[in-house]
Amino acid sequence: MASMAAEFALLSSGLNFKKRVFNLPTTSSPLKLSFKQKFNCITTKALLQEELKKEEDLKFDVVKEIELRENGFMGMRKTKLVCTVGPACCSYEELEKLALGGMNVARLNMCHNTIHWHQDVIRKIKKLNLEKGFCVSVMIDTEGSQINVLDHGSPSSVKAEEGSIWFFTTEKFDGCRPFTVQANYEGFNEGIREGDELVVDGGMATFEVIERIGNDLRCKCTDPGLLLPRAKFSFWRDGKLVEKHHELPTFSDKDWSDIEFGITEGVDFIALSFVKDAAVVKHLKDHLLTKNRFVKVLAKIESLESLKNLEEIVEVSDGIMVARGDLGVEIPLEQVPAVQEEIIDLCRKLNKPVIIASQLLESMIEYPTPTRAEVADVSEAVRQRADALMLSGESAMGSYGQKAISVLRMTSARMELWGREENQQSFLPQIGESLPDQVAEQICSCACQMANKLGVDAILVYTTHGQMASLLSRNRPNTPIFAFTNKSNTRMALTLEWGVVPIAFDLSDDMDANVSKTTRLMKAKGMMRQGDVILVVSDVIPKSVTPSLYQSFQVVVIE
Ligand SMILES: Nc1ncnc2c1ncn2[C@@H]1O[C@H](COP(=O)(O)OP(=O)(O)O)[C@@H](O)[C@H]1O
Ligand SMILES: C=C(OP(=O)(O)O)C(=O)O
Ligand SMILES: [K+]
Ligand SMILES: [Mg+2]
Repeated sequence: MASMAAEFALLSSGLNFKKRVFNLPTTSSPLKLSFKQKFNCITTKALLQEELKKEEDLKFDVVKEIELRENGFMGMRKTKLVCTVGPACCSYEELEKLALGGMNVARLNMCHNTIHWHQDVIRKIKKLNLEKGFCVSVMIDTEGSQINVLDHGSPSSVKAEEGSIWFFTTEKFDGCRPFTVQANYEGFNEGIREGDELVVDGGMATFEVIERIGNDLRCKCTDPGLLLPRAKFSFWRDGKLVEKHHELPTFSDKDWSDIEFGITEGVDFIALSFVKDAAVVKHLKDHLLTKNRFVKVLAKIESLESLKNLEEIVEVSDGIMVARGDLGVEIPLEQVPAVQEEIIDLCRKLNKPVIIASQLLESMIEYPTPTRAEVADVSEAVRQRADALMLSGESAMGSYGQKAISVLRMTSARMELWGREENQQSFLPQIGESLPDQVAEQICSCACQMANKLGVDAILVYTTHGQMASLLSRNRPNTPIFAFTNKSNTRMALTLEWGVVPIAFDLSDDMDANVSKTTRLMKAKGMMRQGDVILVVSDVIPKSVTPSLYQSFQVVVIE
């Protein structure tokens, strides 16, 4: 972990361009002396020996603990990292390296490999959490249905030359038929006319439909390129997508059996591929409810239809993935960056975590350094304040997975540093008032504003279901948000939320006791020092008060 400290040293001492230099509030700020007079503060008592013995009461993420000890509160990364697990990183040792590198969520793409392979990975991650003190949550990503190549006569890629004539068919055949591509969906050519364009993988190659014959299409290659295994098709007419996704089911039989598997294995998130509308998300959430399972449902935005129903989908989902791979097949590529920003802003407004996925560091599947353009893309996602960044093939099958995660870590840390300057100058896009629980919403935005203005060291939130932690995160404050919760599903769900450090803690009804105990334990572990100023928020309901009375915040100086 020495490399993390080195990274931060580089970051804070490094090439700060004049316009971008931001003076971080230091712990010796004169403001802090006046806190006690200005606010009704609670001061913590001396450390009690018997509480030191109960250190295990406070289940901290080992990576965050090291990061805090080495880099201080301001050096803690806020943007969360999701890694797709594949053959390149599925051993216990490789998974441990990714966890140490900062993986917050492990993603399993159910399109690939066997159920036994997935089960083995999930169990290894749970074992790592238990044995080594990590806090890595598990996401399964459903296969979903889409129109793609089943077979094109080669295990790798096939080149389509300009002017060549190809058959796209659903007929099953053995052996190799030259210039023939087998599609996976019987109705793939329904509604398709002569003159329509068949686009492969969002522009890898393009064909013109010259004839429709039964279940087949005869096409001429107009823009040469590669046909990869499982390449995706889309059809275009007069510059517009011919929508075919509504014909395909969101849940196949395999998806339902994968979902049952995920529930049984105790995964934390289910990412739903090719979501069309709010109803399909609701359907899965109701199913989980009847089973009494607290699994979070993430909707993947990767079709034109999902964009049309974006707001209703975000409203019912527990989080969103901007699945740029397939989205780039369904909308013109140049529109993807603007759509990404729109989705991030909407998610922040409606308080749902959002992941930016696909091709972030694509070249690192093969090479040990990213392209400048890839680093710029990652920086932009961080600047837009996405909750999380995702690696796909870079970690699943590439040779440089650990390097890729360190590029994400370094790039986010740099952009977050500059983001704090923007916060200070109120550049962060305003989110307005949009949530049903206005009291909680107001408390959290005021708390974050105050934390930024006064330069407090950390925000501590005591939360049962994670609501206040999530609302604080929505404001993207300068300081990390330490979220203490007694529910393990809340802790795991918070792994995806920007700036939140989830900590397992046996919450009591007595808020003063919660604050004094957690700060004493953090101090005993060397994670907090005398003179640190923290802002405390809670949504724990003491038995004796009505809900509106418990929601408040206070400022505490550590003694
Ligand atoms: N569980 C797995 N087993 C084998 N290969 C995998 C697995 N997960 C991912 N991969 C490989 O990593 C690539 C990138 O992953 P991802 O983007 O999730 O899938 P896809 O390319 O199918 O959209 C896949 O194309 C596949 O080659
Ligand atoms: C993340 C995506 O989904 P998948 O990898 O399952 O195609 C995507 O399309 O960007
Ligand atoms: K998938
Ligand atoms: Mg996809």
